[in-house]
Amino acid sequence: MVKTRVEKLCTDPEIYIIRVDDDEIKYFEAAWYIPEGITYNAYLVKLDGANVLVDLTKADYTDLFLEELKKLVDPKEITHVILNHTEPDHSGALPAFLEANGHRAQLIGTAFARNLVEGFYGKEAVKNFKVVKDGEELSIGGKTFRFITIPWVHWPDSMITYLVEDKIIFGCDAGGGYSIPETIDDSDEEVVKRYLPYVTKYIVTVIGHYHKYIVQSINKLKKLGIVEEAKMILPGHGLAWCKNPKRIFEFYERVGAGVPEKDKVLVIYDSMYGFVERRMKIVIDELKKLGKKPVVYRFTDKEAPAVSDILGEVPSAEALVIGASTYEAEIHPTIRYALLEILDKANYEKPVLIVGAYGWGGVAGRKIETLITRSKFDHVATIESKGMPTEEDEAKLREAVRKLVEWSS
Ligand SMILES: Cc1cc2nc3c(=O)[nH]c(=O)nc-3n(C[C@H](O)[C@H](O)[C@H](O)COP(=O)(O)O)c2cc1C
Repeated sequence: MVKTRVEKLCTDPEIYIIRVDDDEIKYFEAAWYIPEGITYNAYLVKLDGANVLVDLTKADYTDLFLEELKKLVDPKEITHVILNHTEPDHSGALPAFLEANGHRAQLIGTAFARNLVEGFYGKEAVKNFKVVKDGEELSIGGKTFRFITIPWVHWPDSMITYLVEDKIIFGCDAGGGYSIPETIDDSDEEVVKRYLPYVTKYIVTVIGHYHKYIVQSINKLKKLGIVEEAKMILPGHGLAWCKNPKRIFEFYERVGAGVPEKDKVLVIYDSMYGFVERRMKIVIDELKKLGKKPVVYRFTDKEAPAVSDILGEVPSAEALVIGASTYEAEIHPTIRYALLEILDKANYEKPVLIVGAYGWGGVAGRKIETLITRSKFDHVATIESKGMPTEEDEAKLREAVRKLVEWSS
């Protein structure tokens, strides 16, 4: 059941988180399988003579959200709504909020955000919209709010809001992650450890297509000095970072850059009747002999891993092995889909070994090779052969694994 959690994060200034814990969602953006769920975080900043709402929630949970908001403040007394990013998981409740607010509040966002809000919710919604430029500051309720654009993290409208005097960053998608953490903030290390893999999965599936902009944007924020001095980083999903705020942006930077974990090799394959699998067992055996730690995802007649989980493994892999059978003169459909998503969302400079099996005329290996050579990945070798692997095939596979390992070290 979807629930809300509200907590006061600090008293001076008075900041509340209104977190909607969505455990009913199955596919984020109708694409990414997230049985772990997600939270939508909005923040209320109560100041002298002003009440500022930072982002909202998804349309489905408008009533839950307004109910909690009303316990903190009369919605009519909200003077400003900051829209760091207008994707409807953060802005869906806007029309109902504006009704409850009597259209009194000024909306604040980038020019892109204004355009998107008008497109989603009509002209009425942007009647009182203040467009802010990169670096612009507004004085609200005795505090300075600075707006810094971070285009493509995750949409062209994206910005962060920096509460200057208190050194607090409201990041919206920047700094977010999947799952419904047990705690509101990062004070429990066990919770953080369990949460971080969901951050990687979120980054790759949601912002992965633009991952170079993650690195660029965090560099921009670092140069402004605000990552180093931040006392809190409050994102639109997942944990609020109050204990060690810069940790989350450093983590984002590493995922954006694809920094590998030592010895991790991601192995992905399909196997209908076990012929590709026989080859992959040889590959995995050789990887282990060479001290590598293979992380294996396989599509068989008994299991089908979520592509969203596979995507989450790519940034921290040193190297990849992709195994596929030829299926109707194509790459097997499961690997074809997984591979296309990897190339779109997790396109990193990492070495790849391709392994193929076929019945009468193999094309899967060659087709994967064409896709890999056109991407940022480095093609190490393609070992493709017919039916049951022979001793000669085994020798070639072991040799190719050695080449892959050398490449990545
Ligand atoms: C539905 C289906 C379509 C196939 N299409 C082709 C094909 O177009 N060309 C080919 O050489 N082999 C084809 N094969 C044979 C497989 O590629 C071959 O048996 C391979 O060894 C399968 O490995 P696996 O059992 O690990 O999936 C097809 C097999 C199936 C079941």
